[in-house]
Amino acid sequence: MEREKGMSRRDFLKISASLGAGLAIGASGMAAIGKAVQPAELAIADNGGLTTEERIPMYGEHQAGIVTPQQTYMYLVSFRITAADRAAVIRLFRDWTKFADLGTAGSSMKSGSNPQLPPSDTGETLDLPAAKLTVTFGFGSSLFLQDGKDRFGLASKLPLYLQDIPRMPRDNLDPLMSGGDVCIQVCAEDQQVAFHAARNFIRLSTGSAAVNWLQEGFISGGGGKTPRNLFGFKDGTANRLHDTPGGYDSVVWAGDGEPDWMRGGSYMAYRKVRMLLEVWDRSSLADQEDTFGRYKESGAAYGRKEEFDEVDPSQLPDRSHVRLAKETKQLIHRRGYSYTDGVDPRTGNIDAGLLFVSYQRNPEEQLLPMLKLMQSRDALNEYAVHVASGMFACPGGLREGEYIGQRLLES
Ligand SMILES: C=CC1=C(C)c2cc3[nH]c(cc4nc(cc5[nH]c(cc1n2)c(C)c5CCC(=O)O)C(CCC(=O)O)=C4C)c(C)c3C=C
Ligand SMILES: [Fe+2]
Repeated sequence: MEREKGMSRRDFLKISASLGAGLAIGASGMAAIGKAVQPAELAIADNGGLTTEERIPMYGEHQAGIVTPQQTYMYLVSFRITAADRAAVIRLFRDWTKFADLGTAGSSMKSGSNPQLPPSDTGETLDLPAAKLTVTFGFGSSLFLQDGKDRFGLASKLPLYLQDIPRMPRDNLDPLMSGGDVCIQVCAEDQQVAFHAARNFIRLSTGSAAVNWLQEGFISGGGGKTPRNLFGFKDGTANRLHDTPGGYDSVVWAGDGEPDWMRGGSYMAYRKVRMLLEVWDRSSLADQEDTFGRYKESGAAYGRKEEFDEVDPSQLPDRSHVRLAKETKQLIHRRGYSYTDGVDPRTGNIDAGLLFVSYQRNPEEQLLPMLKLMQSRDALNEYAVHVASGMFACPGGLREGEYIGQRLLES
């Protein structure tokens, strides 16, 4: 399939204006996706000061959005596939890929010419840039096997470590907000761009999939600083430990023994962790810092001066979060976002916390022992409750012209 170029959203508006009227978007469904033209000279001549850095390439050895520096906004959307057969799944994945291709390039679907039909694109990003949009697809174990039965003939291609995260001692999970056949992580520097993508993935799934749940996240930071979570602590510091190509190979990218489609992929673990802000806010600074074994302001580990100074676990409280993580001697790549779900009307407490997302090549070895240890001993447990969970296998990166999951569905 040759990649057909869309037009930049700014160009789209410009052309619409020069025609004296907004272009009527009419073709329904995905027939019109990818048929837009790219007026290259316009895209270059008037880019509103944007640079190519605002686009993150969707194609490559790995999917974008995994080791990509974290954008400010994230949506996680989980779907259950309702399509009857593999051909319908393929159509859906093709449509999603085409949409992701256009969105990450800062382009729009071509307008249709039939005003009697719904517009092809919902339109809220027509004058917005790509804003570093990334789209990362992951597959849950239920896409392969449901109630022990092969689904879509994929059972033999189940990746080595794909399973739901086993029940943990302190879990308080909502099954309706957990798991799913497919999870799409959408991230961008502009919330409307991110939401637009999430919304259109839902729209395009009509008839082939249904949404299970959607989560919205945000982080602080920028300027290369580690973002702070809602407890006010720098969160993500230790990612620096594996921030090299070799480090990502040993921590993030799935490899040996995996089915071909998983090569260059990764496992996404998800935990929605409610953080008890009112309890935390009443605790002393000393208790807060003892909880992590790091100083709040600088982010340095106990006994150290700077955020990135090497941690000496023996200087950290026994039950501190970082000390427990170090005990497992494992590394994971964390890409968490804060969330707020308003206020619990029964208690008046703020409903907020962390959408913990981590990527690893082998969750059984790297993540589960850590999670078990933390759930049984972590000082953080006094202030946090795990309320939702998920594990998804994210395929390797796409070549241009390929659709997501093609090597899984067609090999
Ligand atoms: C099982 C995995 C983890 C869960 C779940 C988790 C929840 C969680 N974490 C914080 C805040 C911080 N975590 C920090 C470090 C850290 N956390 C994990 C794993 C889980 N966290 C690891 C592997 C590490 C790195 C440890 C290391 O090697 O140094 C930190 C310290 C700064 C940092 O490195 O990011 C903070 C702060 C919260 C609030 C939370 C759930 C609500
Ligand atoms: Fe943590």
